[in-house]
Amino acid sequence: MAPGFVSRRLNLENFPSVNSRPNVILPGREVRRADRSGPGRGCGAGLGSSRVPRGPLAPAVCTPCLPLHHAYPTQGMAAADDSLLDNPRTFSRRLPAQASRQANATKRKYQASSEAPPVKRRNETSFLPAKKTSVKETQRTFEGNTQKAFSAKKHSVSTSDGNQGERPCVKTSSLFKNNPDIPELHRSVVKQVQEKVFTSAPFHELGLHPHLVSIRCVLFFGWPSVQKQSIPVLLEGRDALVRSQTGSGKTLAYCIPVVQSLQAMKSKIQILQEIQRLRKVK
Ligand SMILES: Nc1ncnc2c1ncn2[C@@H]1O[C@H](COP(=O)(O)OP(=O)(O)OP(=O)(O)O)[C@@H](O)[C@H]1O
Repeated sequence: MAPGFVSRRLNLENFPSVNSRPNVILPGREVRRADRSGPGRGCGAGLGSSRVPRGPLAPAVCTPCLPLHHAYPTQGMAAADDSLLDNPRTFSRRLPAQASRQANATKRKYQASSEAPPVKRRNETSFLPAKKTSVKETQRTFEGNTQKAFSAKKHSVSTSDGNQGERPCVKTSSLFKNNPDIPELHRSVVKQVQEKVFTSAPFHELGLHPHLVSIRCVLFFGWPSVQKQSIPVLLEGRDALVRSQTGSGKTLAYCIPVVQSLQAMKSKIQILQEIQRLRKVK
């Protein structure tokens, strides 16, 4: 730390509130000499070795150089803090408004009772992980409010013959974890449909355009049965609702009829050219 900075921060000659006190003797050079003893020795140590008396007046000397204490905390500074508490009036003159209010509160507390301040009570549950705490609190609150013995994992249900039995609770969302009235849904058993995906029927039977046939829309292991059933219907211009398992070829089942109908269309330009050709022939 630069010596110039220290002398600038510790020169208290411009502080009339300090220098007006007759028993506070702190020339700037005294503090500068103390600071030369080492960077780890703050004003507290310097004050102890100088002719400035220690005790209640020491904080008045130390307060303008608080940044130094924060940078180099020493034992002398701890002693100064104790004396600050002993003499909050002196402390309040040199610290900002917030520290002043704190010192006044400490003073009032000590004046009210000569005992030491009570030790801050620690809430042990606050040190637990948040999840554990919330589960404990939830269970305790639930038991206290409803007077019901409820377990999140098991609850009793009445069966059809009237017996009360316990069964493990179905895993549900955490939103409904503590809801004992989860309704039982009776779902019908879904039968798996076994369908033949490919057929061995020839592709050219459909009467498709030669371009489409040349694409050879037939897999080496057969032609998709969904296409065999749906393409003829769609080529007739009828509607079809197709349901088949994924990857069975539904896309081409509607695309092939679309392309087939597009290729069967003749453009208007071609029609006009045909008409002109016929007129010339006549
Ligand atoms: N006639 C065919 N000839 C050759 N390959 C085909 C034929 N039909 C379908 N495929 C191929 O089979 C694969 C699956 O077809 P597609 O994706 O059309 O099935 P999908 O039933 O529409 O699937 P999804 O249900 O996921 O939509 C594709 O790679 C497609 O190219």
